[in-house]
Amino acid sequence: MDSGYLNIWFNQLANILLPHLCPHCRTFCEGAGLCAACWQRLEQISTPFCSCCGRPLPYALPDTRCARCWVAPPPLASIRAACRYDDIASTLVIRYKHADALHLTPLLARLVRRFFDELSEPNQLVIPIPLERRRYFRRRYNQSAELARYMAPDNFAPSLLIRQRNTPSQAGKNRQQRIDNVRGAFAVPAHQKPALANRPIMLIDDVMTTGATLFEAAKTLQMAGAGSICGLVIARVT
Ligand SMILES: O=P(O)(O)OC[C@H]1O[C@H](OP(=O)(O)OP(=O)(O)O)[C@H](O)[C@@H]1O
Ligand SMILES: NC(=O)CC[C@H](N)C(=O)O
Repeated sequence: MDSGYLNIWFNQLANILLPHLCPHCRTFCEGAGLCAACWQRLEQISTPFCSCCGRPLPYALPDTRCARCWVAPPPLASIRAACRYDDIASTLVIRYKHADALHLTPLLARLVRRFFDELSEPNQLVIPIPLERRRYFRRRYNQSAELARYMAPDNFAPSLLIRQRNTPSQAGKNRQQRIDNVRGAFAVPAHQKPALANRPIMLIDDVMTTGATLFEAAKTLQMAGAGSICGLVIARVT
């Protein structure tokens, strides 16, 4: 029998024996993504949003930057988030990050794809926000790196930025505490500096809340001689 037919039979059998569950509400559903009801409820970000930080705006502005970016422009040329960090996005991110749910990579890639394409440019390096060594050892993977590798297998450059000290979780901290928490957390190894000289960079992280993590990483890359820097996250707190 043709191996194509065998594959189809095998997949149909697998679907009967191990039906797919929606990663958010855990009901049975078709395909590998969210169920139709959760897709509909997921708050994907679309225009109008700040052209600088990607924050959704209640209405389109003549200057497309939000007030915060206008007053204090971030060190990244543009940041985009696929969704608001609502209950569905947070379930996806938390499972992806803390429950070994790497099978969600194609679904999350599908969510960020439109903004990934918008931010992509020639010669660009795609760098995930690094995970501290001991956390990496415990978790065994960096979810931001898994997404970045999937999106850009040819430009994926995870070793250009390292986390040189462990930082307590950002959770439960206010804006200033988050900025202080990540100050000096990142570094570009000296032998990697030539590799990023003047190269455009896309930083990838799972979530943006205040932007402290992305901003600190971007400043570190800038100091090391990188070209323009943009950021892409799955979800942002709005
Ligand atoms: O935009 P910010 O205000 O900087 O917050 C976003 C950051 O916070 C989280 O990491 P955190 O260091 O808290 O790791 P954890 O969730 O694993 O503890 C998240 O993965 C982002 O990197
Ligand atoms: N301190 C850290 O290494 C945290 C990094 C990252 N935000 C995470 O996935 O947990």
